[in-house]
Amino acid sequence: MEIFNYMETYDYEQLVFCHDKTSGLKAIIAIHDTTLGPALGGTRMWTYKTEEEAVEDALRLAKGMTYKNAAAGLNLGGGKTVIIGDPKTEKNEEMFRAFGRYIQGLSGRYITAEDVGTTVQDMDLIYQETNFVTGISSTSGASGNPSPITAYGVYRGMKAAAKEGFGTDDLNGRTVAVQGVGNVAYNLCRYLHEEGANLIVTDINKEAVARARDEFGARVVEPDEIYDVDCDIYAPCALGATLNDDTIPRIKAKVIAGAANNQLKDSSHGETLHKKGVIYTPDYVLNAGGVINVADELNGYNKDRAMKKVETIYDNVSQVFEISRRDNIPTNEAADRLAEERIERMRHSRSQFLQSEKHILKNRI
Ligand SMILES: NC(=O)C1=CN([C@@H]2O[C@H](COP(=O)(O)OP(=O)(O)OC[C@H]3O[C@@H](n4cnc5c(N)ncnc54)[C@H](O)[C@@H]3O)[C@@H](O)[C@H]2O)C=CC1
Ligand SMILES: CC(C)CC(=O)C(=O)O
Repeated sequence: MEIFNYMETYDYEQLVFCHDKTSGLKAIIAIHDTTLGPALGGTRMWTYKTEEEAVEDALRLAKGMTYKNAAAGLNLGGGKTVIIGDPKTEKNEEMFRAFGRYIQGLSGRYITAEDVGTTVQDMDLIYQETNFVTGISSTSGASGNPSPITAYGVYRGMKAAAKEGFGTDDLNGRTVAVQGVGNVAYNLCRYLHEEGANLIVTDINKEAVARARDEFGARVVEPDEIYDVDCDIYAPCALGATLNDDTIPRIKAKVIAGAANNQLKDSSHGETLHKKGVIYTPDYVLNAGGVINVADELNGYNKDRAMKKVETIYDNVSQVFEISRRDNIPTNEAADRLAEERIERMRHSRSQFLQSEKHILKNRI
């Protein structure tokens, strides 16, 4: 990968490589755009096959956060970290403390939180070194694990998508196929089960599927089978790029609505789904509940206020469908337009001079 070429094409601001020999930390912080505010996005720990794959993931996820935060109406930019390593066997206290010190070094340009492979305990370790971390548990005004709130937002947005696809947002009796039943999807399945939906689930983790089967009566299928099952709604809740040339022709669902980041392998797959008549719910509009929740921590966490904002996901998703229908464009393009327009409006208004502590005029006073 030609890194600067890639950064120029998609307009990235900064890429930071962090290394700590003692703890084994190898982290990549990607900051995409800070027009709206400091970049907020989680830290993913994963066993990448190559360093290039890790860099690419950090860059793609950071850009997704710019769009997610903008579409959710947050005054935050987009960034993300990946830590290379196995979250089950390679974590240690010093690693997250060392990482916290790197974040502190960015002086607030980047604020982190949980993502796949990291936990509230990891964020608490980071918090020992820096204030620029959210999703912590160790102080009053902390918001803790964002996954259940992400799940609630996905559930609400899925109802808006059902309304678009089936004319009603009632999920009672609908069949939902869920790929990956981890932290977010387990909670999503609970909401769906409570509303009377039938669940088909898969995961590479046998314990995760057993829990969904035992608690929610879910039918369990093998990981590759999930694309072929008969269902009304398909919910990708594992990792990215699972909507691609191989899988889209196999999917029978009328509606796609899931928690995973970067579900489309590339934006052309949004067009493919649009032409196929499938209602694709743009991932970053749907799964913004977690970031909305942790962002509230920056004001001293208030759960009622955070949940009120998470409820807006239903309307945000509906608005995306409205633009898509009105302009006959794929839903992913409609969502991008919504986010980009907000960033551009703010860029314009911020270009006007405002006196502050740091401006040159301060020297004259
Ligand atoms: N945790 C949160 O608050 C948020 C999470 N997301 C995204 O949602 C997705 C899920 O996140 P979490 O639930 O936190 O992660 P998680 O790691 O708890 O769950 C992911 C699950 O997917 C399974 N999985 C991985 N590869 C698979 C495959 N090929 N087939 C079937 N299952 C597979 C894993 O075994 C795991 O159980 C991720 O893409 C994440 O970036 C997005 C916004 C917020
Ligand atoms: C997990 C969230 C708190 C932030 C994030 O990184 C995301 O929404 O993908």
